[in-house]
Amino acid sequence: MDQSKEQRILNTVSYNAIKGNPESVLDCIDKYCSKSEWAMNVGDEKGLILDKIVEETNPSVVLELGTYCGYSAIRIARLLKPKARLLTIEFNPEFASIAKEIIEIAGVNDKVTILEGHSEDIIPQLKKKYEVEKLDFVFLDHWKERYAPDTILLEECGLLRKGSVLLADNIIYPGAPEFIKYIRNNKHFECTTFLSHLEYMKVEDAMEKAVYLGPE
Ligand SMILES: CCCNc1ncnc2c1ncn2[C@@H]1O[C@H](/C=C/CNC(=O)c2cc(-c3ccc(F)cc3)cc(O)c2O)[C@@H](O)[C@H]1O
Ligand SMILES: [Mg+2]
Repeated sequence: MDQSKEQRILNTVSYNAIKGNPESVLDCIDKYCSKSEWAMNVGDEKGLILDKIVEETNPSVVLELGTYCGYSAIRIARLLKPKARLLTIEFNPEFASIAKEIIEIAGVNDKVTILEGHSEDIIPQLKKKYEVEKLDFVFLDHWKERYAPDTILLEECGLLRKGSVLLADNIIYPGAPEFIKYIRNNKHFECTTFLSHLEYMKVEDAMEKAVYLGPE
């Protein structure tokens, strides 16, 4: 059976990237996905916005929803301080195993834990099973219609604190209208929109940053 696109991305990283060098892995994926096969990584343009917000936040505990091939997990993990950690949730077993290998090649596996399963099942386990107290930073890049329900679930599970930062990809294309409606009219969040472009394309896209202001 011929290989999947994600397997081909792993092949090109394994063959061309410098082991232990996260920038080299990111460049390798960006080159492949802009020249050979488009894939839904956050990419190098929106990636720079992600970098800036991660650096400003300087988080100790990060949650990512939707690992895919691990591109944004590597992007985030490479900026984390020594004891900081990233938990990333992925329910497709093939993507989870490919992401694990790519994250290992990048050399950031000591900071990253891939939690295999559905976000709505794993989020309620984060406190007890994964010893999370509060999340400092959450990157939403999974199914767009799940952004809003999973944000509500994070609040309900007491995982957000005053100043917790949510960053959501694709709020223009493919779009996350329910999430935008929920978050922008919500007095518990302070929102900012970062205009950019869809990864590897000239199409407009944006990311939404939402800072949690606390339960009161
Ligand atoms: C019950 C489902 C919700 N819970 C979930 N729990 C855990 N993992 C989940 C997940 N949903 C989805 N995932 C995983 O996240 C990833 C899904 C991401 C969805 N992303 C997109 O659809 C997307 C799509 C585009 C896109 C843009 C233009 C276009 F023409 C076609 C696609 C661009 C992007 O940047 C995107 O992020 C996969 O790895 C999937 O297995
Ligand atoms: Mg995306």
